[in-house]
Amino acid sequence: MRTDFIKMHGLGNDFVVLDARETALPAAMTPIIAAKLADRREGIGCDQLILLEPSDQADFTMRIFNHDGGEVGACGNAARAVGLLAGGDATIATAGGTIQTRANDAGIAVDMGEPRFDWEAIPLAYAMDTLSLPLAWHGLANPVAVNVGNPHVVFFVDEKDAVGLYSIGPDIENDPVFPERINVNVAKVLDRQTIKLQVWERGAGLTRACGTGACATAVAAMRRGLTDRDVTVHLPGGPLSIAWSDDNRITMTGPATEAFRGSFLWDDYA
Ligand SMILES: N[C@@H](CCC[C@H](N)C(=O)O)C(=O)O
Repeated sequence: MRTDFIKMHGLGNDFVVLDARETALPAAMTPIIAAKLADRREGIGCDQLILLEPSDQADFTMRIFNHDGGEVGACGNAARAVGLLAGGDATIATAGGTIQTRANDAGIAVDMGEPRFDWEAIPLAYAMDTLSLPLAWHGLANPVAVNVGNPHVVFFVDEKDAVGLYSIGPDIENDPVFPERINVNVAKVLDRQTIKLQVWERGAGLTRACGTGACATAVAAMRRGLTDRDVTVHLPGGPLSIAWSDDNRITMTGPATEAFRGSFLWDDYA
């Protein structure tokens, strides 16, 4: 049976979107099928597979599968992409919480909800000060830990280009101190309104951009007193605006792009 897909991206972080809001998939999505579809040589190829399903509480549900097939709670760039697909304004249920999108002149703005800082909420393996974890890997030390629907650590460095995330990222992502693994952000604060960021994503590796990474990094910088509460985060794929309001909500604003549409034979992957 042929199944339609939409290829989208947010700042080069790319997605295969399957829309099962009106017509269910031929069978349940599994991590094995998701990883096969995400494979760039044998499948369609993407950083994350996004599955849209009906919801009782929101306009629809967005399920997120990483490149390795693991299902996760949040994806900021996919939220903008799916918001665009839904016409701009949408309330979307995710495993990490309900988020809202609205279209504006800068693209799509997403209310990403409230960040969490308790060590149990990250989660960490044991109690630690999440504003400065007493840990180090290969010269990267004392990150901030934040959960924005998914778990992140944020390292602030003087020169981000000197950090080889391709080799260090997997060690940090898979350290047992992070029972659900972790997304790894390496940031350089340029001034009180500007941050440069590189992200090693859990289950996907280095990506051109990570929306939740930008949110986590901005909030971490604000908690440390390094920036104002409205910043631009520059990723390899381009910039995102992140604001953290006095009532504790994060808003992320940036572009989203539909690349092309196609279809595949479900039986080739199931
Ligand atoms: N690319 C995403 C994040 C996707 C999920 C992440 N890798 C995780 O495992 O939590 C984004 O734009 O936020």
